Order: sequence, then structure tokens, then C-alpha cells
Amino acid sequence: MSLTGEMLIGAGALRGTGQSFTGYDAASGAALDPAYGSATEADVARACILADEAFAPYRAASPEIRAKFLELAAAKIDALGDALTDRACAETGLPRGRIEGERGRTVGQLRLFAQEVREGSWQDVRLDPALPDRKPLPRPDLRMRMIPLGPVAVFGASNFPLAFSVAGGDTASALAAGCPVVVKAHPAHPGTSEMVGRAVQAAVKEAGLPEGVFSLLFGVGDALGTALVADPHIKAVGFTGSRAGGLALGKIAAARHEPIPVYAEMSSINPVLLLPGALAANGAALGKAFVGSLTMGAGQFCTNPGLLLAIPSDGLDAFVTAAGEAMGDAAAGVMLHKGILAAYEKGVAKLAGSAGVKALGEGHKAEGKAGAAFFGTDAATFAKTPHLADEVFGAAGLLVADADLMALARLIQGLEGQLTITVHMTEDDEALFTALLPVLETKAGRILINGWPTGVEVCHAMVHGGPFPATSDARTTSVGTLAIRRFLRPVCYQNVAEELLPAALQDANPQGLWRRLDGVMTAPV
Ligand SMILES: NC(=O)c1ccc[n+]([C@@H]2O[C@H](COP(=O)([O-])OP(=O)(O)OC[C@H]3O[C@@H](n4cnc5c(N)ncnc54)[C@H](O)[C@@H]3O)[C@@H](O)[C@H]2O)c1
Ligand SMILES: O=CCCC(=O)C(=O)O
Repeated sequence: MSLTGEMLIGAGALRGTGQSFTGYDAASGAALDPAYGSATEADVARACILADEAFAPYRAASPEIRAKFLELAAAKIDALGDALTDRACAETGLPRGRIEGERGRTVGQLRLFAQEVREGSWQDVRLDPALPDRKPLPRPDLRMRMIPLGPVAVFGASNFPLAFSVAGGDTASALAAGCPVVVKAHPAHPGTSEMVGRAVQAAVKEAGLPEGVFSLLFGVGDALGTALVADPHIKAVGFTGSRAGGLALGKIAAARHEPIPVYAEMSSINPVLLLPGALAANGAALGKAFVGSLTMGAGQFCTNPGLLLAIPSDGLDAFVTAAGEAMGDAAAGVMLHKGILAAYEKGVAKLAGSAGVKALGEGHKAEGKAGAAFFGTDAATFAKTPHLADEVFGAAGLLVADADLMALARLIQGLEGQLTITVHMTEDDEALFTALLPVLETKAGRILINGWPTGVEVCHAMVHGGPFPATSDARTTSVGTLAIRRFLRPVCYQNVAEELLPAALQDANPQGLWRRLDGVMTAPV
């Protein structure tokens, strides 16, 4: 596919007349053709009007039609072949294996949502039949199902150019829910975005769906995102990126005449608790494995393990020695764009210059690349230095080692919300884990044992979410089939005649759904 630099508004393609920009080869810094023109406010309005017009017919399309559309989009992304991998590698500096894996995850995610649409339990149908003879008052016939919210604005993330971008989890879950999507491409990978966008646009056409089901807008600066979130046709927002960006979009959404939900995934340092039994059994191996997770993709994962907590011991010494050695072998990494590299270097310099913080290991350094960094401190220093709990996006980790178990417990209690908390433990640590679990549950969306947080499985039980600032809404996830719930709302139908009811609610159950009948989950017959 040859790139044109055009945005995709419904079935059309046109060049934005706003500020021009290009993608860059992340490794060399060279500008990559073609140039993209930023969308104007009129472009945003047009995409959102088309999305609004598409909403009624799209949500009325049968589950089978929506599922086939998602599968078509997946097939067309697959068919982009090596050209997509080449462009994504160039624009992000991420290694080929990582991008290939991410493409598999992206198309797998679209196919999983197709299955989810067909399976139907997302409609959460509840039927409370009429009780005309109930005393003192009869009960009317009440039936409930979930319906889509309306057009959704999606902001592609810089660090996952496929799985969290144009056809990533936010887009897949919104489309599965029956919501048209207007995507703002991340300006760091416009070529990758155009390729994937054209695949989705072609799938809309082939599926015979209204053109406004999908649009893709390009732009630099804040104006495009601001106009998109403010547009009255948009009913929800999906975002992965910086805390400042997510909060800014949340403010715009809250200030609208009709405020709307912003599902923003923002900032997490993903604490790792190294319990004594695990360190005694495996200290050195854990140290090496930690560096593998920390430095993967130059640390540009929102699940990056940025904070470690432990009680000093011989096992912890072995951990630190092995981690320091592994850091010494860690190559300098290409970061996604210059701004992210600058932010990382500033964050590392701030850690290095903090009183009471010492270097425990560092990776190779190279001009224009990021060197991994590993620091250590104690609980008292952590408590009195609030910025030590801030995310440094990249391969920087901080170990808090303290003999005072209660000080570590208070530290955990004082942490902000997290995407993940990891616990390394053996049977000897079970009593400690059991004591900690109630606190961990209040802090994170996912608690994992004897693993590393990077590498999120896309499945039904996944929660990629968590209390603020991990996300703006702790009740949700942006990965896995549960993500569909963000874009649905319940409607109750009272005393609506059988023949006038939506199919999902009819007595005959033509969609073959599991339904909650008078409170009891009931199989289709
Ligand atoms: N937690 C994560 O998963 C994660 C992922 C990527 C980046 N980051 C963090 O974000 C920093 C910057 O990276 P980025 O460019 O990917 O994220 P970003 O938040 O700066 O931008 C993401 C998207 O939101 C838009 N945007 C941001 N602020 C806006 C505003 N005020 N108004 C309108 N639109 C706005 C941008 O144009 C872009 O399209 C990184 O250094 C890192 O700290 C975090
Ligand atoms: O960067 C955010 C997503 C992280 C992720 O999906 C993973 O670790 O696999």
C-alpha cells in the first residue's frame, strides 16, 4: 500500500489543511514521507456528524454483521504484510519481533471481540416478568439490556502502535459495542496509522456498513484532540498516554454541555513485592528476570516494573548483584520519539540527584538512545520524597529496601492506584501475602504472583485498569472483552408488548442468549 498522507473521513480520503507534519525514523531521526496535514475543526465536525449518522444503522446491524466486520478488519490488517511491520518498526524504533507480536495481538483482539459480539452476554439481558397478582401492588413486566453509548473518540497510544492504536483495544471494543469510532492518530506513527486506517475503512465498505462507522484524523498539537472531545456527537473517549494528557481530556469532557466519560489509562509504576522466601530461594534469578522486564521495548510499557520493595537479606543482595550485572549488559534503547527520550532523561536525572537515592546499576549509554537505570533507597527517604513515586516512562527502576516491615506496609498503603502489583513469593511467604492482599486489591487492577507485569494477555478475565492515576475510572479495563462495558449503558423496557421488543428481550429468545430470568441465570432453549 502506498501512503498518501490523507486522513480518512468516512469513505473519503483528503489531506488536512492544518499544520503539516511527518513521521520520523525513531532510530535515525530522519523524516519519513509522506507529509500529513492536520485536521481542521471542520474536518472533526464532518467525521463526528458522519459517526452520528452511522450510529442508528450500525447499532441496529445484527451481531453477526458486526462480528463479520471485525473479522474483515483483522484479515485486512493481516494482509498488509511486511509493509506494515517495516513502517511500524521505523516509526517507533521497536524491534521487529515485538511489532510482529503486537500485530498478532491486534488481529487476535479484533477476532476475540467478534466472538464476544456473537456470544451476546455483553447485552446482560435481565427479564423480570409481570406479577399481576402481587399484593399490595402488581409488578409490571420489566426487561433490561445494554445498548451502545454512541460515537466514541479514540486516541492512539504512542507506545503500542498497533494494539493500542487505530484498530487497538479501544477501537475494537467500541466497534463491538455498536459504537462508531473517530480515531485521532498518534502523530509519532502516522504512516502505520494510515495503513491500519485504510484496512478498517475497506472493511467498513466490504461489510456494507455506513461510512461513518470509522474515521481517522491526523494532527499535531492539542487543537484536534480538544475539538474531538468537545464535539457534541461524541459520547465517550478512549485514551492511553500521559497523565497530563488524560487529565486535560477529562476536563474538556467534564466541561461540555453534556459531560461524557473519558476512559484514560495514564500512569502506573507497577510495584513488585519481593517477599523473603522468594528472595532466599531465587534472588539472583529474580534479579536477572527483573531487568529483562524493565528493559523490554526500552521500558516503554505502562506495565513496566518501576518500583521494587523488599526486606534486606542475603537473597536481596543476590538479587541486586544479578540485576546490576544484567543492567551492565543492557543495550541502550531507541525510544519512541524525541519528547519521550527527553522526558525519560529528565526523570532519570531527577532520581539520580535525589538525596538518599543511590545508583544500583546502569545500562549502556549511546547518543540519542536511552540507557537503563536502577536505583535504590529506603522507606523513610521514599516517604519524604514524593516524586520517587512518579512514573518515569522508560527503563528506570527503584528498589526500596527496608528492614522495617511496617514501614514497607505503610508505603504500600500510601501508593497511588496502579495497573498491576506483582508479588514474588514461596509457600513460606503465604501468611505475609494473605495479610497484604486486602490492601493490594484496593491499589491495583491486576495482582500477579511470580511473574512480571509486562505482557498483557488479551482474554475474558483480564483487567488492564486500576484506581487513579492508573486510569480515570477504576471500574473498567481497556484490555480484554470486559472493555466493551465502557461503551454500553442499560435500558429498561417496562410493559412493552412482545412483538415490539428488541430481539434480545423477546420471549422466543431468537438470539439464543443466556438471560437472567427473575434473578436466575437461564440457558437458551
Ligand atoms: N502510561 C502509558 O501507557 C503511557 C503510554 C505512552 C506515553 N506515556 C507518557 O506520555 C508521555 C508522552 O507520550 P505520548 O505522546 O504518547 O502521550 P500524550 O499524552 O502526550 O499524547 C497522547 C495523545 O493525546 C493527545 N493529547 C495529549 N495532551 C492533549 C491535550 N492537552 N489536549 C488535546 N490532546 C492531547 C496527543 O496529541 C496524542 O494524540 C510519555 O513521556 C510518557 O510519560 C504513558
Ligand atoms: O503500555 C501499555 C500496555 C502494556 C501492555 O499491554 C503489555 O504489557 O502487554
